[in-house]
Amino acid sequence: MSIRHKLYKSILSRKTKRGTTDKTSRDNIRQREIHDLLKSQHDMSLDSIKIPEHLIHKYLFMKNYEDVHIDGVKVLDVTNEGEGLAIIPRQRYDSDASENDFTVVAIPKTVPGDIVTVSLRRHHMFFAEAELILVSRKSRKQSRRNDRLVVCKHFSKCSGCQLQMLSYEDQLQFKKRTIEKAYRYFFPQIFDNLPPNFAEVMPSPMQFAYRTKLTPHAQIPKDLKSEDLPLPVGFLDVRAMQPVVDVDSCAVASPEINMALPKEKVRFNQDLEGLIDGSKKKVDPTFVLRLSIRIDHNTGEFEDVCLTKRKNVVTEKVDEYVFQLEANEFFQNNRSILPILLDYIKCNVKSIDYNYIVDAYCGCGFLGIGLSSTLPDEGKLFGIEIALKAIKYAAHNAKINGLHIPTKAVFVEGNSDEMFKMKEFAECGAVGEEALVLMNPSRKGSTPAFMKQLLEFRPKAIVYISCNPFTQARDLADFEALQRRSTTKYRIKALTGFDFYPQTKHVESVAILELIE
Ligand SMILES: C[S@@+](CC[C@H](N)C(=O)[O-])C[C@H]1O[C@@H](n2cnc3c(N)ncnc32)[C@H](O)[C@@H]1O
Repeated sequence: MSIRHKLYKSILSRKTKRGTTDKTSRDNIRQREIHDLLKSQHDMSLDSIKIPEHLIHKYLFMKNYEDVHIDGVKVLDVTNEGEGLAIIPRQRYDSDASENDFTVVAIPKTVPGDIVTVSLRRHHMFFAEAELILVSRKSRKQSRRNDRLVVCKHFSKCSGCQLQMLSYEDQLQFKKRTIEKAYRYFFPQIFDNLPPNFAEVMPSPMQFAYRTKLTPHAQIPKDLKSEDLPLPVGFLDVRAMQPVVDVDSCAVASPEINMALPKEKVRFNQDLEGLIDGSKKKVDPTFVLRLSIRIDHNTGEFEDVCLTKRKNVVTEKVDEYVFQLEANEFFQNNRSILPILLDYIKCNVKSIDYNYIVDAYCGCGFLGIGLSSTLPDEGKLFGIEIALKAIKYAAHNAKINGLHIPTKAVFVEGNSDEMFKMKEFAECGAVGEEALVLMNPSRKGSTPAFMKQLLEFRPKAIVYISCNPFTQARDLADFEALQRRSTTKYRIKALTGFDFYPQTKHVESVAILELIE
């Protein structure tokens, strides 16, 4: 099967890594967003925007068609991915279309109210990608766009940030709407009994220069030649199938990382030169730049430095706690907001008595250790994490923060789904009526198996911290459904966003649940 045919098939079936049955996949969420748009604007059916196969085929590869520019396109809505959505009468570019045919276009870097000129790109079953060519001046009154706020020269092409053209207040509103949307799609019952200040988003103290980790990358051609060097190094282009955007500084990364980036790009291209000259040394297309603190043990002063080797040991400090991990391991990337997150959790669980903190999906122990001061003297922390390296560092971090292993803390490598049945868990003595459970899974969220065992465990409170409000809402809906068949009941005491990643579409969502029966 040719590449063209494979790509065409995949666009038709919209298969994702996790399969089409995953209702929280990006494709399925976009489909719902398009559905919302149709209902709100035109009362159109999906049929009127279904894209005929000849157009999908035509727009598969740029070389197959002439650049079609369409002007006067009004952006009507915005997806949680930060792409504006508009509806174009299809007759404007397809002579086979009837007046009842429309195309929904997704246009990165646009916001509702913008009137734009776009260039059409790949077509999918129910929408087409479009590139922003120009924002017309006329739109500025209706739209929240303010291009003077854009500080990064790569913003129009780089896929790293989506929201630089919005004021910070508007960015927080965008993120609030994302959380609301996630719950409307996957846990609508929450709206019957909303916690106070539902989905309000805590601002980040730093809105630029906050990132402590950057992973720029390059596309290394199979038949690399010296004429290709230096290769562009940076981040994906918002337009599909374009080379990476060559970036020499990033507005959201820390100054130390930006100082190190140009040198690292030179080093990377020299390694590639070596590859062409016959060196056997493997060259990784992605490299890591990681902020770390260096402590002067004589004076107690510390400074930020940028580490560039994957195995370098990074030191992070949050409140009075110190954390160490290898440079390519996970740690929350915006230091400035982490003390606020910890304070927020402490404040919300202070009325609850617990002797155990159970930290599921614990990484290198940030949350459990960061909250360990809330444990009584006889209290204990239990953490579980699937990545061996991270869990080793979690145990190390417990020790360097004065938590004796195993009397004060236990960290176990394993799948959180198995945690409640583990002998290490039983041996640590944690019982639900004395426990606070923290859960912080990756974007794909938790599992029905974990949520079921969590309910049976009956902890006094649960703090669910998520970088994907859609999977969080799905998991909490599962949890709610389980409670309907049980005598155990929780109430959602608070659900708040945290802006871990200003200028981007991302939002962290923190749910606090309290046992009531
Ligand atoms: C978002 S990170 C959170 C890490 C940590 N809580 C922190 O704040 O640094 C999610 C972590 O869950 C781990 N993980 C993913 N699936 C897991 C599973 N089934 N069981 C245990 N840990 C898992 C990942 O390796 C990753 O370290």
